[in-house]
Amino acid sequence: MRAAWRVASVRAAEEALMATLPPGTLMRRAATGVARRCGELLADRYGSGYGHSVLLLVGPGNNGGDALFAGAALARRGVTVTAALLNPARTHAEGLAALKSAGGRVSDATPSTVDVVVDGILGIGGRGGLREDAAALVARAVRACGADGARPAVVAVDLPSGVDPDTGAVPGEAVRADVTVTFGVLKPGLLVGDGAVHSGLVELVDIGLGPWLRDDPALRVPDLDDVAEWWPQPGPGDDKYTRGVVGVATGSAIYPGAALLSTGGALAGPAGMVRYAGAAVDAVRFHYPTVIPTPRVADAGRVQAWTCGCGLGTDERAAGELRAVLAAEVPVCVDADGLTLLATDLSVDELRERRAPTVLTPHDREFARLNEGEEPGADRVGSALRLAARTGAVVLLKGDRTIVATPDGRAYVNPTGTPALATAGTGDVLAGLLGSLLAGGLPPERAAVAAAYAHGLAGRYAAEAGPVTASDVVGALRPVLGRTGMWRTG
Ligand SMILES: NC(=O)C1=CN([C@@H]2O[C@H](COP(=O)(O)OP(=O)(O)OC[C@H]3O[C@@H](n4cnc5c(N)ncnc54)[C@H](O)[C@@H]3O)[C@@H](O)[C@H]2O)[C@@H](O)CC1
Repeated sequence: MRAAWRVASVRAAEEALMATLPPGTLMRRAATGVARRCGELLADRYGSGYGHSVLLLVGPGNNGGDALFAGAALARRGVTVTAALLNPARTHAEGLAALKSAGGRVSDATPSTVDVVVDGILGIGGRGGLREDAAALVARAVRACGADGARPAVVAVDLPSGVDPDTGAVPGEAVRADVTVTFGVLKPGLLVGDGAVHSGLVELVDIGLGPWLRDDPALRVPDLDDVAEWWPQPGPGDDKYTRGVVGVATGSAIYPGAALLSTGGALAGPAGMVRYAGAAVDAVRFHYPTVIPTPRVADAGRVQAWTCGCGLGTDERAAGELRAVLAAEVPVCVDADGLTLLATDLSVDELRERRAPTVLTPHDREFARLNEGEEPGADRVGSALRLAARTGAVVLLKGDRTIVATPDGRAYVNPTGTPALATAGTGDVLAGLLGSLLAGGLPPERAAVAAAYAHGLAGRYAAEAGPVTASDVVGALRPVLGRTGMWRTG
């Protein structure tokens, strides 16, 4: 599991580490990482960097210092390095001296060719978007061309300038990097929201910070090993009941498809049996002969977890079914219309009184309904954490980078999402799968993280064959679980 820390934690760790090292050591380590990456980009493009052109965009702080030292290292290897200084009076003096003595030059004019742009305008000390002069400089730089006529690669130093390091918010103009070389630890802003989109490929350079981090991470990023380790596997003594039974209370006369998709998601999960309760009994019986269908939650029999809400409708009947599900003392995943009902007919605060865990799976508009009309905004992690704390539920906030937040303050970002999943019904599949993981015994936080992870991979797998429908995602789940080793019972 990778993790990201906020600026305050990074600064404290840097300070503690720097006290043990000769001055300038960290900056040299950071700059070496940037220079190495730029050298690789030039070598990939031209075979070598010799004689090719790197333009440094240099801001007023240590981020600019990193860029200048990286430029000095490149210049020593024969790269033509030019530095554009945004604030000459506040430029990192030692960095500038190093660049000049290595043969680099300073100029306001954009060189005739630019193969790599190094963004050293702002790092973790930056606040707000790029100011006008900086935005204009970036625009000129990225319009330049390399010796081969192609656009320059953009390498951000530590963080793309204009991105908020703690939240990923991009309040104004910001650099769009192809690669971000970040130092010591990941920052949340590289992983969530618009910041993730601006960061491109994120590469971490170890500068020795790890042992000096004292706080908990602000954000965790699960990997396949985590999810595979958590995914419940049946043992030799198991039967369909001991593996967990999941109830799916979804769909309506108008939306029978939601019942099928959520049931399809549940069937791909680890539970040993799926019970369906709702208005789409006939459709479910026809498509999934292994599912036990009943029209009402009250008649469904025992389950170890419920998924409720996808396509359920928002009428009296639907509200009654959601109440019946929430009254059961088993984990519940509430999705879609269930979330709308929570905001209108039921009370969000009632969730706090449940004795079993609840997982809420809103997209932004559903989030707003639960949050007095306010969408998550630029700080998606903070918003999800606040809703989780207020409701006592685990919140899975859907998006390109889905976030999972717990009531006691832990947050995860899912790395497997794909825009291909932005299509009708994929959320129903996710909710069904999540319910199955809850029924299989996973704690709600892990069930939410694991469901998002597997669902994202299934979306990517389905997209390899062409445009994706939610039914394709259902079909992709089983092969993806098998191929990746999340399902290991063969
Ligand atoms: N502290 C350390 O030990 C290390 C820091 N390193 C580098 O140092 C960076 C942080 O350096 P700094 O604290 O000097 O901060 P930055 O270089 O990120 O920012 C410099 C200054 O820019 C100004 N500023 C903020 N927002 C602005 C805006 N929107 N427009 C114009 N000016 C703005 C502020 O006065 C700020 O202090 C890191 O991101 C990293 O690149 C690395 O060298 C590794 C070691």
